[in-house]
Amino acid sequence: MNFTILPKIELHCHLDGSVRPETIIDIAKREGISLPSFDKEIIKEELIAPLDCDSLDEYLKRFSIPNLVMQSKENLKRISFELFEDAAKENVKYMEVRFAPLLHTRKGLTVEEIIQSVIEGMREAEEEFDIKGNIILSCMRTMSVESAFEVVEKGKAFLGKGVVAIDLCASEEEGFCGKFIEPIALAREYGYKVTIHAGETGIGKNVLEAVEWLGAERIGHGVFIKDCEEAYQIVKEKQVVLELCPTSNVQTKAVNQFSDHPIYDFHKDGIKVTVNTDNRTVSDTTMTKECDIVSNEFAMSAEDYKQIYMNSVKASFADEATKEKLMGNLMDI
Ligand SMILES: O=c1[nH]cnc2c1ncn2[C@H]1C[C@H](O)[C@@H](CO)O1
Ligand SMILES: [Zn+2]
Repeated sequence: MNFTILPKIELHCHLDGSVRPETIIDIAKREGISLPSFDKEIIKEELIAPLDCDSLDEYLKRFSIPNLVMQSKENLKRISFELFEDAAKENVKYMEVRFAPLLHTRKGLTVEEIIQSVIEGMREAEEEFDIKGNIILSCMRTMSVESAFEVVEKGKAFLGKGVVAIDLCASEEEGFCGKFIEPIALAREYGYKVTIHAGETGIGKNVLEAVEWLGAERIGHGVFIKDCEEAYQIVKEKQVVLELCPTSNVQTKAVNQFSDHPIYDFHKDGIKVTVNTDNRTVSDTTMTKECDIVSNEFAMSAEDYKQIYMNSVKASFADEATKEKLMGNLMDI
């Protein structure tokens, strides 16, 4: 299968992990922001987590440089536009982009200005390219419960206007879901959909709790349900969708190598899997590359890919008209 030309859907992509290195250098030069280097190859080395990276916490260190240049309305809009442009150019037809608004307030932007800027970039790209998008607001698990309430409250006005869901991200500790029950319940009450990063660092039980306590309809990664029978069963029975990201999963050591990835076993056992990049820059990847990896490692057939494409459409937080249009692309696979 030639994945460059095949239609693709991406449900799990972080804005700050997907900034073009050229854009970081360009903004930093114009705004006098200091960087370790202005040489693209050197900056790429700082941004890209190697495949032999040790852990999620090591991987997360790569996000400090991009966030230096994501502190103004213009820059956020540009970075959002460019991400949708990059995806459209490899035939991603629909993409949900997530980011943590509270990481972009360092130079005085309000949460509302931050969200609005990212939506504007997405809308401009939708006008120019054959792609549709939606935004997921991430709350940092490393921040307070109050900060999660703040994101939920301030993002509410954008529901139905580009924002569709809430997420919890960053370093993963055992039992983190318990701390965030209230803000996530409030988000559900307001009409946010819920996807939660869980089961990425060895703790399958976090997936069970994300589903039972937080009402997660989708799970970011969820690799470690493989070692937790209760989590595995609830994901399978409730058809909770896993947003898997093969390269990122090797980098964070959710798996040691691609051939150890459980994606294909999950798929064959009736679990709803999807393929995603997580972070195009930090993971040095694209949707085409991620699909190629799954295809090469596990001899994925066209029928398998059709099923995965359908899983992504059905699990997306898009409106019904968009979903119907995306289903129409199945004929091209
Ligand atoms: O794979 C991930 N797991 C947990 N947190 C992540 C992952 N990729 C990115 N993040 C964090 C770092 C970013 O600064 C934040 C918001 O996009 O989300
Ligand atoms: Zn992620």
